[in-house]
Amino acid sequence: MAAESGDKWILTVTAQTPTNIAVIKYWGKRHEELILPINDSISVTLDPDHLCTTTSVAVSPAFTHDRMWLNGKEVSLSGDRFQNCLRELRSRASDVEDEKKGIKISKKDWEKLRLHIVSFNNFPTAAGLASSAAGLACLVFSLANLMNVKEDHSKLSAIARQGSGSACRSLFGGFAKWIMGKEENGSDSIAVQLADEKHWDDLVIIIAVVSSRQKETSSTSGMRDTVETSMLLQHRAKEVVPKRVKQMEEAIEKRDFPSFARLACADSNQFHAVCLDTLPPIFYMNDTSHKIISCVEKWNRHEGTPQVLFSSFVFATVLFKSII
Ligand SMILES: Nc1ncnc2c1ncn2[C@@H]1O[C@H](COP(=O)(O)OP(=O)(O)OP(=O)(O)O)[C@@H](O)[C@H]1O
Ligand SMILES: C[C@@](O)(CCOP(=O)(O)OP(=O)(O)O)CC(=O)O
Repeated sequence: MAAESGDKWILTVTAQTPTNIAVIKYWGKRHEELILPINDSISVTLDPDHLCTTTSVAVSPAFTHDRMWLNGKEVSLSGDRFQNCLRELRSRASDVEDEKKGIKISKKDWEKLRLHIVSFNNFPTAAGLASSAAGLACLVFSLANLMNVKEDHSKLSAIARQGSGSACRSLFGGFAKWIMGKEENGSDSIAVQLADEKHWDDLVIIIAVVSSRQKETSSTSGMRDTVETSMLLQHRAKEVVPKRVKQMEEAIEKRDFPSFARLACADSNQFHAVCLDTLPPIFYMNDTSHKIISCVEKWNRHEGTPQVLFSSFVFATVLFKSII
């Protein structure tokens, strides 16, 4: 068997991963199972003490099945998304040796050894606050550490992407870009870091949760409907986003808040416009979201230049302000 120290040993790794807020949004896939997007996207990763996931993963010869507990309740790991991530990680696992505990696991043992996963989100799950982004990034990161997967963060991002698209960006702190890629197998659809967390550390982020209701349309099914029915989406993906991504990269590099704000607000509005252009239309904003957006617009008009920006997604509107 795997270890040389009998059947009693257990090896664990714990990791923490924050969620990320897209300022150029991912909406629409060109491949459902591999989770390949129709446009590049850019996000800001929150500090770990904000919305984050903590995941502990364990391996032991005593385990008979792969099992997972999410927020204290056992959940099924049988879904394609979890299975794809586990398969990708197992195929890249390496030898692991813990001399103190007398544990030795060889590369080929990982196919047979079963895993236990315990994960907690410190914010509502499946409520439109991107729990899948933090959750799947943390799952892939902690398992990659446990299994001694010798890949850089971008390669790991291609695995996290297969768990949930937006998760690939959460493997990086600061600002991250998910490059849509061109390859059919998705090998070049990866996230890269644009700037680290210190680059723009006077950026303040406020998350206004405008509803605690479970959302009616999941991002996965919502974007599928948009791809099938919206004509505006093609215009967005082909004509609008490529230019906007370049401008956003420049704004981030120069810490140019007015440009950053104009681009993020315009992109948030266009995301909601394609949702409305979907059949049946998807409504992710409510009256409170609309009021927050009007306040931000009035404030910025009064100041003459953008002081605050909003980026609205599902049931939350995120405000950014530069404090210099
Ligand atoms: N900590 C976690 N570990 C592993 N998987 C998780 C974790 N948290 C959430 N998930 C997975 O993500 C699913 C929720 O994703 P979903 O896209 O529906 O909601 P969301 O990410 O909170 O919202 P949105 O994507 O609309 O912002 C959960 O049902 C679960 O499968
Ligand atoms: C509006 C978004 O937050 C949508 C996120 O969608 P998901 O990444 O949750 O969708 P799947 O890939 O189907 O899991 C925009 C974004 O984060 O870029």
